[in-house]
Amino acid sequence: MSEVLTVNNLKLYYFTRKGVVKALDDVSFSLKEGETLGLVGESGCGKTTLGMGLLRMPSPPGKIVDGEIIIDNENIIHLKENELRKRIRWNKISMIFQGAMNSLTPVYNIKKQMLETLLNHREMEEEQTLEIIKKYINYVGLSEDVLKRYPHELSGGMKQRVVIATALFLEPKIVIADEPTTALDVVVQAQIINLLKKLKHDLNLSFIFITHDLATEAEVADRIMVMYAGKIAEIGTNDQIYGKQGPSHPYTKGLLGATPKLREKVEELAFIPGTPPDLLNPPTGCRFHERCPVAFDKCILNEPPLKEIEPEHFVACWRCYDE
Ligand SMILES: Nc1ncnc2c1ncn2[C@@H]1O[C@H](COP(=O)(O)OP(=O)(O)OP(=O)(O)O)[C@@H](O)[C@H]1O
Repeated sequence: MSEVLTVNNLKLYYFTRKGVVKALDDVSFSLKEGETLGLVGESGCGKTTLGMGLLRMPSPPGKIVDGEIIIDNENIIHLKENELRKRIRWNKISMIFQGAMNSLTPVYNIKKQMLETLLNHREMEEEQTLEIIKKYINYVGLSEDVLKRYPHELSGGMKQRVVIATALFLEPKIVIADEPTTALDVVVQAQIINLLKKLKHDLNLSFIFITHDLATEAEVADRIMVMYAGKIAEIGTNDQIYGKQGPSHPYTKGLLGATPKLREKVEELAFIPGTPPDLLNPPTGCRFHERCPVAFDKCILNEPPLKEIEPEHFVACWRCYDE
């Protein structure tokens, strides 16, 4: 499988009044054509920052300070805003934003909201644009009648389908879905996941699927990328992370241990002691060492590199390789 996206040593910092928040620090990975890469990690580890960074839309006061984002063999890191808007965002890479279904403008009907996004990113006649909108509204399982309605007249699942159609109608090959099912009940969650799977297959999309929910990730992702405090802790195939052998990084093991299982009753759920570090002043060495049950001296002093320990399986942990 060829790579549709390659990220090299990406650094994105928030320059706040309190200091510099190192939200992404030397992040490197790739996304293959037609795969779903699941992105997991505790709140605040940098998942949304990564998604927004890949679109070159860091939320203020964020700035990309270093690295490469290569899409279709083109490094987009220095492209001008105008070019990004006309050629890259929504055209090659788009995002289903976290909570977007609740941010639809209440005073616009669905047709007007969708038209605005489309015309903002591509010069087209309104009639032609409307045809595209109708095609994608049908793709996501809604009837054209929805276009006349206002957001408050739609259910959560319908609004999320509108958001998904909006992310897709300029035919990007890469879609970042940031917690696309979080605010929905379990039945609607399943419908949305099935829809995303179908779209991925029919349109040959590559997804980065961000979620807190490891069970959802196990269901949708081909590979899993685990982030901790602005860095990648582990990347592996679904089987390497969720299979019999289990993950290698102590943080991933902790995350899986802390996930409730539907059919197993336990006295007390395992948990990872402590809280994630403050990214204004991250710990030296491995950023996880203060909470790690197997940390030793080296982890406090030296940062572990992300290394391939078996084909497709990358880990940043001194316990996982000999050095
Ligand atoms: N606009 C901002 N200004 C300053 N700091 C920010 C901003 N946005 C995010 N951060 C900080 O960057 C770090 C990463 O945040 P981010 O929202 O990317 O995490 P996340 O993993 O997506 O969290 P969640 O799962 O809660 O959505 C956190 O320390 C957060 O406080």
